[in-house]
Amino acid sequence: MERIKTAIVGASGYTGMELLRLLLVHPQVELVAATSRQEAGKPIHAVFPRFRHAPAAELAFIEPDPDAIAATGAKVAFLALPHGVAAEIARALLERGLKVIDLSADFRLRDAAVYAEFYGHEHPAPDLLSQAVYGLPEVRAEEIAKSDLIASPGCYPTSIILPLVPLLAEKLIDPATIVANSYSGVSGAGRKADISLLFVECNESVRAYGLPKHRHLSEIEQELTLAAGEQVTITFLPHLMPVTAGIHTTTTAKLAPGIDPEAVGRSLEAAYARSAFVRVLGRGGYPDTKNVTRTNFIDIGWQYDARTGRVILLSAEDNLGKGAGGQAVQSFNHMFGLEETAGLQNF
Ligand SMILES: NC(=O)C1=CN([C@@H]2O[C@H](COP(=O)(O)OP(=O)(O)OC[C@H]3O[C@@H](n4cnc5c(N)ncnc54)[C@H](OP(=O)(O)O)[C@@H]3O)[C@@H](O)[C@H]2O)C=CC1
Ligand SMILES: CC(=O)N[C@@H](CCC(=O)OP(=O)(O)O)C(=O)O
Repeated sequence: MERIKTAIVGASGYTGMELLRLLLVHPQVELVAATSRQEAGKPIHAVFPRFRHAPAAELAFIEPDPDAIAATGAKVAFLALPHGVAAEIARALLERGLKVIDLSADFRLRDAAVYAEFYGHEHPAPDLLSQAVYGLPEVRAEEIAKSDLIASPGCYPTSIILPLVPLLAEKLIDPATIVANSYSGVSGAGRKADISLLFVECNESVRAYGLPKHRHLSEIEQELTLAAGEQVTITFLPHLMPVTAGIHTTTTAKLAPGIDPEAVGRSLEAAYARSAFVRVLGRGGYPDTKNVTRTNFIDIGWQYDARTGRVILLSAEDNLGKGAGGQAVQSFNHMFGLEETAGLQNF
């Protein structure tokens, strides 16, 4: 089978680097373009020496010019760009016949007014929103397979939505009582200069941020509302923790009246029994970020607190893996009719 010519736009950032790590060795991919304004002209391995051994890393970064990207023959482009920037480049690449998998938030929301509310500026391409599919393969693999524009979910949302969707769909929990407490590694903030992200500011310290209305609430509530069939509004408490990568989320919600707590376990097991990347650890299981970093797995455990009537859901993933690059490659595999696990079978 001919390999699929693929571009990474914004390949010099952290999610770009993760995409390079996965796509440089993906058996069905030929990387034909990697963009960076700051690194244009340099071979990939000169910017990321970890890829020195990969022959494909001789490829030089190019400017993020849609004509230049299309001229490489790329059939698909992963966009690892800031919000706002991604939408314009997506439009230009779609017009040139490429499929687009966008890792930014630009196409995650169905409603441009909600985007404006949470992102503080008008949506840059509202006319494209209706053709985008929220790229959570465990929830909508069939739609992903048919789409030319994938909005890959945010890192925190993935860790919150996947444990909750089956329970909301089966009405096992009270949607009005959901609280999600998340801890993210510092790479979640991107590869940018910011005093609050310096080693000395983050190391050996944990802090909450973005309260009470972090922008990820918009996509989390959108997806939970769709699963529940009624409006869901949650409390989301993000924290920065001093590790390079990994997200741990603890979500609690009241068990719905008359429900057997064991139904929670049955629901999670049934929802993800055939899932290649969701590992349900069962009642009493404790997910740990060290078991999922550098992989596309999300581990989920659960417990029931009979004193408060609350279900406790625990999840761990890599913010750059299942929370970004790995999940985007999983969608790519669906779009091109490949094995879902192609290029993602590392532990
Ligand atoms: N970090 C994470 O854990 C996650 C991030 N995301 C999302 O993925 C996207 C990328 O994130 P991340 O990799 O962390 O970001 P980084 O800041 O690490 O990288 C951004 C990339 O975009 C390029 N870029 C920046 N501005 C422009 C511009 N105006 N035009 C063209 N290229 C530009 C940069 O290269 P250069 O400046 O050289 O052009 C760089 O390659 C973001 O939208 C982010 O929100 C999603 C899930 C998780
Ligand atoms: C630790 C940290 O700063 N994390 C980022 C989320 C990264 C992510 O998933 O973001 P996108 O929606 O931007 O794609 C934040 O809270 O803004």
